Amino acid sequence: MKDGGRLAAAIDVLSDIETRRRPVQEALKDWGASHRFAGSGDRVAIGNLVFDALRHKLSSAWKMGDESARALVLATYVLDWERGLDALDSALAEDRHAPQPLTDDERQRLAGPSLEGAPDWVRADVPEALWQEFSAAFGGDAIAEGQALASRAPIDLRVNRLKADRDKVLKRLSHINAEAAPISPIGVRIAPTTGGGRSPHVQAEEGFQKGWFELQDEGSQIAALLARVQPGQQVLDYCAGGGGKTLALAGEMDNRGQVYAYDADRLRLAPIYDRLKRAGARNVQVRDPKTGGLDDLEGRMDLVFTDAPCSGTGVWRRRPDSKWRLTSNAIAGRRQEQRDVLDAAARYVRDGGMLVYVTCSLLPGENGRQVTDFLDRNADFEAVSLKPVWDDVLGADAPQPRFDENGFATLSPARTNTDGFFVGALRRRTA
Ligand SMILES: C[S@@+](CC[C@H](N)C(=O)[O-])C[C@H]1O[C@@H](n2cnc3c(N)ncnc32)[C@H](O)[C@@H]1O
Repeated sequence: MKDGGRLAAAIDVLSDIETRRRPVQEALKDWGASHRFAGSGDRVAIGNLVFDALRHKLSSAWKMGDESARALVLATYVLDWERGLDALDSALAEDRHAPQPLTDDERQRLAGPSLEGAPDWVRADVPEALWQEFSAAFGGDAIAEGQALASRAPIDLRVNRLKADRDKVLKRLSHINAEAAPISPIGVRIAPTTGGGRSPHVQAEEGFQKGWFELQDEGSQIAALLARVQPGQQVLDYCAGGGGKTLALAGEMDNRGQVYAYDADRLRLAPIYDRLKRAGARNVQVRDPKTGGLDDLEGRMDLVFTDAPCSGTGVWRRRPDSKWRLTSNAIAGRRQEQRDVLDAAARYVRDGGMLVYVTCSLLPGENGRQVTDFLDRNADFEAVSLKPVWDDVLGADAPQPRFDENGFATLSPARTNTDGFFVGALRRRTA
C-alpha cells in the first residue's frame, strides 16, 4: 500500500472507533481481517496513525477546526509525523484509494497550525472534565505533563535477577538497540519508534522465552523496587492481577521467603502461572479467591503490596483511547474500590510491617488523598517517606519524582520519563 491508502484506512478505523466506541485493537484487527492484501508494514503504519491521532485528539481538532477522523489523521501525518504538506499532496494524488484532496481550509490550517486561544486542557490533550484535578496535581507543569502523556512510550523491560543480569540482556538485545534504563537498575529500554516505524517484537526473543526479562514499564519496576522487599520475607501481593508486580517482587527475593499472589478476580490471575514458571520464581503461592482464602495470613505479613484498581490516567501514552472514554462515574467507582482494597489489605500487615499502595493514576483523589484518608481511619499506621529509599535504591543522582509532604512519590512521563505511578508507603506501628 502507498501512504494514500494507509491514510484512508486509518480514517476508516478511527471513524469506526469513534462512532461505535470500539476498542482500538479490535477495530484494527477487524480492518486487517477484511483487507488481507495489506502487508504487515501497512498494518503497523495504520495502527501508528490511529494511536497518534488519538494521543493528540483535542489539540489536532483545535488546529484543524474540525474533530472528524479525517482531520485528525491528516494533522497526525503532516504535523506529528512531520511529513509536511507536499508529501501529503503527493500521497493524496498518487493513489486511487487515497482520501479526497485537501480543501482550501484544510491546507491553510495545516500550513500554519495554531493553538492560539486554546484552553490549557486542549494544549495538554487532557479531557476537560479531568483538567481541574489533573492541573491541581501538577500546577505550572500540568500542560507539559499532559503533552508528555500524549507522546509515544518506549518499550521497557525488567531484567529477572533470578535468571540473568542486565549486561547479559543488553548484549543479547543489542541488535534492537536496547539500552540501560535511566533509573531502574534492572531496567532495559528500547526507544519509541517514530512515524510508521515498527517496534521490535521482544516476546519473540530467546531471552524472553528463557525468562531473562519481562515487559514492564520502568515506573512499574520502580514501584516494586520502592517496596524494598528482602529475601526471606512474607509478602502478600493483594491485587496481583496478571502478576507484573508479583514477578518484580519475587525477582528481588532470590527464591527465599514467600509471596502470596491474590486477586479478587480469578480470571485476571490466569496468566500468572505460566509467567512464574518462565521466570523461575519458586517462592510464589497463588491464592485463587474461589478456593484459597487469606485468613491464615492475617497480621503476619512483612509487606502487603496493593497495586490498586485505578483510572489508568498514568498510562495514557500506551492506551490513548482510554483517555477519551474515562467517565466521572468510572473514577468514582475506582475510588470506592481503592478504599475497600486498602481497608481489606491492611488486616494482613504484621506489627511493624509495611503496607505499600500503588496506582497508575495521576489524580490526587486516587493517590495521596486516598492514603491520607486511610491514615485518618487507621491510627495504628504511619506514613514512611520514600525519599531516602529512592536515593538508596535508585541513587540520589537519578531523576526525582514529585514527593509530597508525606514522602509519597508520583512518577510521571515529564518528570521521570516513565508511565505515571503513585507510590505511598505506610508502616503499622508496633504495639
Ligand atoms: C492495577 S490491577 C493489578 C495489576 C497487577 N498488579 C500487575 O502488576 O500486573 C488491579 C487489580 O486489582 C484487582 N482488584 C480489584 N478490587 C479488588 C479487591 N477488592 N481485592 C483484591 N483485588 C482487587 C483487580 O481485579 C485487578 O486485577
